[in-house]
Amino acid sequence: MRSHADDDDPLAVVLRPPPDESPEARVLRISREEEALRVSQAIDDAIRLERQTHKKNKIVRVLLLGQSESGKSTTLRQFQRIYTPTAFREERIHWRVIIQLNVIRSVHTILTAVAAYRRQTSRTRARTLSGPRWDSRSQVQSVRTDGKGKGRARVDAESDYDDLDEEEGAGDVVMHSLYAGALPDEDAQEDAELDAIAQRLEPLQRVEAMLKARLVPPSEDEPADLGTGPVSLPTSALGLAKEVFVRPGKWRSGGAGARPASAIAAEAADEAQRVLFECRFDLMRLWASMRVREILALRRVRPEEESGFFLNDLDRVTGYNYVPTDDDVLKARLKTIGVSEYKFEMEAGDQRGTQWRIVDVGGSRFQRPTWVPFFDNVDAIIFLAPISAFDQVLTEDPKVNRLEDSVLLWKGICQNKLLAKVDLVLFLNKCDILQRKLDSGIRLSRYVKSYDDRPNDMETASKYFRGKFSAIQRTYSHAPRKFYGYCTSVTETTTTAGILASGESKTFDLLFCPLADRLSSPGYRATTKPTFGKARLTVFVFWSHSLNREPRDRP
Ligand SMILES: Nc1nc2c(ncn2[C@@H]2O[C@H](COP(=O)(O)OP(=O)(O)OP(=O)(O)O)[C@@H](O)[C@H]2O)c(=O)[nH]1
Ligand SMILES: [Mg+2]
Repeated sequence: MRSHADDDDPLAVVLRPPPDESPEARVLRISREEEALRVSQAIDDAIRLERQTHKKNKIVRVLLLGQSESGKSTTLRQFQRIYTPTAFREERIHWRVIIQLNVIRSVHTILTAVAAYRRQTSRTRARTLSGPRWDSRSQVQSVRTDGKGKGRARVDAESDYDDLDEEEGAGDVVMHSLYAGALPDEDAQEDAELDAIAQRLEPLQRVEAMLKARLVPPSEDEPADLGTGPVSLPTSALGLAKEVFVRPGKWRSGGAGARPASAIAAEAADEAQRVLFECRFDLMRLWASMRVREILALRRVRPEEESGFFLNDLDRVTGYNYVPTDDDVLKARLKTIGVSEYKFEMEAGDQRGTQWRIVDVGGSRFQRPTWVPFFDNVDAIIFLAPISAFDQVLTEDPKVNRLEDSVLLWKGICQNKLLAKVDLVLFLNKCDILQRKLDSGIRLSRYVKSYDDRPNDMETASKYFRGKFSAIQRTYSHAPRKFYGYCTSVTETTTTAGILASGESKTFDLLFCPLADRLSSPGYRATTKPTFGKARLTVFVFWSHSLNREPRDRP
């Protein structure tokens, strides 16, 4: 008997057997329906299984560790650039505000150095007028004039300025020898020009304050300013903070107030861009000034070695319609405070659908206790040690050498019981900076005594560092584990290391360079397939031929 519902249901009407169905036709129909049901169930089972496999196998957790400024967040940005390019491209415009702040920070560094130099020289001149004071150390300084009688210091080699300005007194001696007497006319004129430039750059101070106020919501418990306090400058210009930080994600998406923070920040960024555009010629003049360059050299201030340096790109980044490029986003400096988990799914390639959980942490000493809860349930750790920092100190503790801090941190990670079974991958990062430093004649052995008289070149240095970190890992790990150490420059989009791990239960793909493009390339080298229990980890290292380097990082 048919129900009313059957009569009303269009689907039931269509599927209903014909009223005049023969017994053979009925058997055939029932067999077809059973077959369709079987296929449908098989499809359902496959989907269920796929979902389970997806859940079980395709979530990869990676923890990025390392000291502050080691390149953790930059590494994360590289992953995003490669694997979620659409989202990465959409976010590029938000980085404009960070780059604006980076530019202002560099200007701040320069004006601070100039102001300090002035204070020093004026004190010395005053002393000179009240009676010359000569120190034998000044006689060994290698100082030559520029041939025009201006009496400026030109430093011949690193050794010539190694001891300069370690303390005020040492600098005084040099200034004493250079500026015994009145300031040369030309220098006085250039100083007056610098004063005028600094004065015209004053609006940047307001811009910096405005951007920071917009980026860090008023409820934020951390101060927006880190680093140096106000300094006495020729003008009051740019006496603000050294570095900006925000909690991950907030500055791009969160809501501070009625409108999304991103909209408010965008308005502020437009205003900042207008001011930067108006100041662009003064900014260029400041950075191009020979007088400024000489003062920076004398005070051993190298803004170009600071993170987030954009003064060589002023023409572009102060443009009215400036939109950051991929490289700009990788170069920008934004300090991470707190811990945050970034989740993304591959948009393309074989690993499409793999769920990534990459945990990025703040690396400063104050932040490190917050790492521990993330040691649980992690598949791999990428530890970044910026080996170029051998001649630098920690911002948070200027008594501590940055390389030494990295080594101690690495030791702590290797011997941590919670991480005993976690795959460790070491990126000896900032190799591009290390190369530049060594090429410029800075001697590694001066800072790393055990380096002895080994050749001061990249090849030897990278082998040396890998050997050291490897030995620590061997000595302090609770059980033997494979060690992967690579020299990387994670800001570079053409040359960097990546990891590809695959196995029965897991498939990772962490390559920075799209693999397919690279496998046939002559620059591609070094593939290993060691076994880690169930999972195999395969590491690829790609060295771009355009950089004219030989691959050196075979595991
Ligand atoms: N030249 C060069 N710069 C790099 C490299 N890696 C990172 N940087 C730059 O160094 C700065 C610091 O990098 P971040 O990724 O912010 O460092 P971090 O480890 O996340 O630092 P915290 O958030 O303070 O813990 C950024 O301006 C990067 O562009 C590199 O290999 N070479
Ligand atoms: Mg960071």
